[in-house]
Amino acid sequence: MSADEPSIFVGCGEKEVHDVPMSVICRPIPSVLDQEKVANFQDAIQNGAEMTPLEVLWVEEPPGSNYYFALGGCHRWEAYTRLKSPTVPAHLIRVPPSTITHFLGSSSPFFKRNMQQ
Ligand SMILES: Nc1ncnc2c1ncn2[C@@H]1O[C@H](COP(=O)(O)OP(=O)(O)OP(=O)(O)O)[C@@H](O)[C@H]1O
Repeated sequence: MSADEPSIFVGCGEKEVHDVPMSVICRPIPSVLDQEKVANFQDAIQNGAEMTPLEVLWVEEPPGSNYYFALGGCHRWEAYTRLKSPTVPAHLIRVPPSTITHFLGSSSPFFKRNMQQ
């Protein structure tokens, strides 16, 4: 996604930035990386830049069980990973399980449930 391209989640109402533990975020789509871009992001983060928050999709299903997915932001993710950051700044966007299934198809952990509905 380029900076000029608005996210499909723009307008979902999430304004707050959370420091989300990287260990709880699932990244189901393999990253294709431009190494120079990752290095530039690492430099920016180390120099204190306020990076654009990642968009993290948050599914609470069944109630009390929380799942967090990051589908994009692979360069920022890799930069924070290489810097061994325990957390990443993110907007949490609450979505139903069917949104994850929409993106991941049969790889979605909610696929079977969504197919039964
Ligand atoms: N030095 C910086 N300081 C703050 N924000 C930055 C800086 N450089 C880039 N950004 C922002 O970080 C985001 C990077 O998005 P970009 O699409 O380029 O990479 P990504 O989302 O991490 O990876 P990808 O889109 O490939 O999955 C953009 O919103 C951009 O405006």
